[in-house]
Amino acid sequence: MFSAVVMQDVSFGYEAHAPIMQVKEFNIEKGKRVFLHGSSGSGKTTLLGLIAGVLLPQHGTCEVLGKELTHLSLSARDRHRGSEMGYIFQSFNLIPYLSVKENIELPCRVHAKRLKRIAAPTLGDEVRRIAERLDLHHYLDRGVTKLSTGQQQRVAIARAVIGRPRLVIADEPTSSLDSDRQEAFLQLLLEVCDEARATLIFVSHDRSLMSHFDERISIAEINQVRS
Ligand SMILES: Nc1ncnc2c1ncn2[C@@H]1O[C@H](COP(=O)(O)OP(=O)(O)OP(=O)(O)O)[C@@H](O)[C@H]1O
Repeated sequence: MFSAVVMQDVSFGYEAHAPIMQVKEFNIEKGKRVFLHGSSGSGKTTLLGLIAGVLLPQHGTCEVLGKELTHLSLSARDRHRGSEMGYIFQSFNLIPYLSVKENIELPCRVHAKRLKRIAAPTLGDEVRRIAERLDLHHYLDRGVTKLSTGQQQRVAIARAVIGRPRLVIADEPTSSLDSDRQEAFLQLLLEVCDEARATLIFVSHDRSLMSHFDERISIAEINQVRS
C-alpha cells in the first residue's frame, strides 16, 4: 500500500442537499509531509474531518490507511482513528483534569495497537522518553492547565505521536505562536513524525512554513465547490 489517503468522487455537505466540498480525486502518498492551505471557510477542517472519519461523505469513497471509511461502522471508524492517527488541534484539546503524563499516555491506554507500538519496554518509560525529547520531563506530574502555551503544544505533540500512529493530522497548531516559536514547533513536529515514520498533514494559513513540506496543496486545487 503506497497511499495514506485516497479520495474519489467525494461530495460532502453539512446539510446533504448543499455540498460544500466536492473532490474528484485526492491522494496523499505514505510518508509524505503535506502542507494544506486555503482561505478561511474554504473547507480545510472539513477535509481533515473526512480523512479522520469524523465526517462521512454523502457520495464517493475515502480510503485512509488501507480502510474504506464509508464501509466502517461509527465505532470501527473511531477505533481506526484512535489506533492509527494522531490529531493536534488548534486549541490542543488536552484533558484539563489530567496531568501531563496522563494526557500523553492516553492514546495508549485507550488503544491497544498504540500501546503495542511503543519503542520503550513500558508505557511509563515511553512517556519519559518522549517527554525528554520534547523537554517536558520536568513537568510530568503537573496538571496541564498549569503549563505555558508552548508547553501545552508540546504535550499535544507528544500525545499525537505516542504509539507511532501512521498518520498525524495538525489543524492550525501554530496559529497562536510568534514566528520564531512557529518554526521551533514545526521543526520538533517534523522530527518526531520522522521518528515515528508517520505521514503528516499540516494545515496553516501561514505560507512561510511551506518550505518544510514535501507537498503544498491549496484546498482550491482539490475542492470544486468555490467558497
Ligand atoms: N458544523 C458545521 N455545520 C454547518 N456548516 C459548517 C460546519 N462547519 C463548517 N461549516 C461550513 O463549511 C465551510 C467550510 O468550513 P471549514 O471549517 O472546513 O473551513 P476552514 O477552511 O477550515 O476555515 P478556517 O480557516 O476559518 O478554520 C464553511 O462555509 C463553514 O461555514
